[in-house]
Formats: sequence, C-alpha cells, structure tokens
Amino acid sequence: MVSDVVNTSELHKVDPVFGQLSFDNHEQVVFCNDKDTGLKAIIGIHNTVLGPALGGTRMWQYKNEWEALNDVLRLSRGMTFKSAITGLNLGGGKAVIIGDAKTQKTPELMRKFGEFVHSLSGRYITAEDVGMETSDMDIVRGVTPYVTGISESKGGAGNPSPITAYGVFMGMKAAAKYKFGSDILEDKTVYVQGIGHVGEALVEHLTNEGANVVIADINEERLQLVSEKYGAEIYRGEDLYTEDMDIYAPCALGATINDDSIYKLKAKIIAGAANNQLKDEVKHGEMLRDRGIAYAPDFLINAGGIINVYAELEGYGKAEIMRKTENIYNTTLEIFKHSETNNSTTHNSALSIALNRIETRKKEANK
Ligand SMILES: NC(=O)c1ccc[n+]([C@@H]2O[C@H](COP(=O)([O-])OP(=O)(O)OC[C@H]3O[C@@H](n4cnc5c(N)ncnc54)[C@H](O)[C@@H]3O)[C@@H](O)[C@H]2O)c1
Repeated sequence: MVSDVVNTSELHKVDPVFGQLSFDNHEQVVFCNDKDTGLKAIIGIHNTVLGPALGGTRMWQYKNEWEALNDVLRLSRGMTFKSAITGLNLGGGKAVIIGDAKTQKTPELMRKFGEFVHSLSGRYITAEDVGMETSDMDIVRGVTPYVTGISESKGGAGNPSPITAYGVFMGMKAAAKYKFGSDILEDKTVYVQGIGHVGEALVEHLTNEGANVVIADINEERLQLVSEKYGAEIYRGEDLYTEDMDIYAPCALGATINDDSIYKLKAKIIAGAANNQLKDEVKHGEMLRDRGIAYAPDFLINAGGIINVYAELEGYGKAEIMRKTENIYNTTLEIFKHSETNNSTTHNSALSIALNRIETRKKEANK
C-alpha cells in the first residue's frame, strides 16, 4: 500500500530499509541517536548463524543517511562471508557513525555508542574500522564487554591493521603464484591506493620483498611520511587506473572497481584491503574474469584483522593468529582453482564456499 503523504517520485523512500538494493535479508538494523553527544549511528546485523555478528565501526562524513545505510548494509553482509570463509564462528555485522572522525569524535560520543552496542546483549560485537583507533575501542570497553580491538595493555590483541596487511600480502602472493607462476613479488610494480593503517603496513611488506611500490593517497602528509620511510614512489598522475602496473592494491574505500575503472586497468592482479571493492559483485566480477585480471576476493584476503580480534574472544595467541592469517595464501589459491574448475568468478567461488558453510551449520542446528 502506498501512503498518500508520499509523492510518486519519492516512492523509493517508502521502503527505506527492507527495500534497499543492498538489503540482503539482514536480521536486524538498529538506528542509534543521542542528542547530547550528537551521535547518529546505524548498526547492521546481517547474519548470526555461525556466531555473534562481529565487525568494526566506521566513522565517516557521509553525504546523506542513504549513503550511510547503504554502507552499513553492504559492509555487514561482507563480514558474514569473511568470517564464514575464514572458518571463524562469527556472524556478520558492522556499524557506521555519521560524522567527521577528526572533528566530531569525542569520548562521550564513543561511550554513548558503546551503550547502544551493549543494549544488543552480544548479538553484535564491535571493533575498529576507518576513522577509529584502538583508544576509541578502549573507551567503548568501559561500558560494554562486546568490543574487540582494544589495546594490548587492556588485554586486547591490539591494532588489527598490521595483521590485515599481512593477510593481504599473503593473498597477493597467492594471486601472483596463480597468475605469474611465482609468488615472489620482487621487481613487480604494485600500486597501493590508500596508505592508512593497512596500506602503510602493506607497503612495508612489499618494499622488504623488493617490489616497485607506487603510493597514492588524498592525504599529502601520509604520502610524504610513507614515501620517506620506505622509499616508495608517490603517484602524482591524474588517473591511476591507466598506469602500467602488475598489481593494483585498493586500500582506501570500496567500489573502485566499476564500469569506468575496469576498462582502463592494466593491472594483471587486483589484491587489496578495501572492503567491497567491486561496485557490482556479479557484473564487475565477470568483467574482470573476461579481461583476464586475477581478482583476489577482498573479504577473503582482508580477513587478518578479524582473525586478530577473534583471538580476543577465543583466547588464542599471536602464533595462532599468524598461522591462521598465513593460511589466507592457501585459501586464495584454492579459490583461483575453484573458479577455474567451475567457470565461476573468484568472488562467486569464495561466496559459494562461505554460503555453504552457513547453510550446513543451519541444517545441523535444525536437526
Ligand atoms: N584496519 C583493518 O584491520 C581492516 C580490516 C579489513 C578491511 N579494512 C579495509 O581496508 C581499508 C583501509 O583501512 P585502514 O584501516 O587502513 O583505513 P585508514 O583510514 O587508516 O586509511 C585509509 C586511507 O585511504 C586514504 N584515502 C581515502 N580516500 C582515498 C582516495 N579516494 N584515494 C586515495 N586514498 C584515499 C585516506 O587518506 C587514508 O590514508 C578500508 O576499506 C577498510 O574497511 C581494514
């Protein structure tokens, strides 16, 4: 039924949540508002079949609420598949806080956010994502136990970004093994787009291996710092996608692989940390396959961070974290082989394996 207070041209807004393209049978979406601290947040719980929904909190200056909702729906769904394919007993969730992390993030706002997380009684467990620091999670820990990624001095596994970067490096090496016949990245030209927490640590692995690393970022200070530290070349061109490169590593925000960029891309491999790199999973996954570009699925190779925070819940140590993260190499190789055998895209191969694990658990639970 269409409410007559809505104009026909505004009809898409009648189904603001369940009718969104990015809505994928999410179990719960929670809107959080607090006038005093200015908190406006959305928590998305996609699926809890394998366990509590764990996923980071992103603080970002979204253009509007639709953009924030779309982001939390897409990101929380991605977390479900990330944990499933990594073999963790976790569901998928994520939170977004609408605002500028540099100017609007306060301890009071973070505490209030923590109270909302607490009100979900552990169905959602948070951690850091873009715009968040370990110290923010320490504040959240003050009001709820349902938080990971807290500092080591407080019993946490610390900043997950270096582990995420290590996993991406492993996934990249596996992609190189598949595409070039060798996983040695020496002399390969790798463009790292976004040299934040994860990007910088990835640059370190790559330069240690002797790769030619080119870095791109919108933050000039970061560019100078990372370039000086690792001797990486700074990209000053207009359109990174048109450059000659062996590997493109998206480590900023999502959807950079789209109708526009795919046709320009000269990279033979895409392997990076950013979530939701494919703007359209099906269409752009197929376009990459048709163009012979080996795509290491984002949710598979950027799982190091979640492996790290899962350790806080399960109580395993650094050695096990590293072993599980290193295993991303083997899983990525398996996915490339699976996609070849099944004539599927790598994204769909990874997705089908993740979905299979969830369905199996569901059946077992219903026995
Ligand atoms: N931190 C983790 O452990 C982790 C885990 C899994 C996935 N990820 C994903 O990896 C990506 C990076 O995470 P992070 O923790 O390093 O974030 P971050 O905020 O520390 O770094 C992001 C960097 O990207 C830059 N950037 C933003 N827009 C850009 C653009 N258009 N072009 C070039 N650079 C741009 C920023 O200036 C910043 O330096 C995100 O998509 C995040 O969701 C992170």
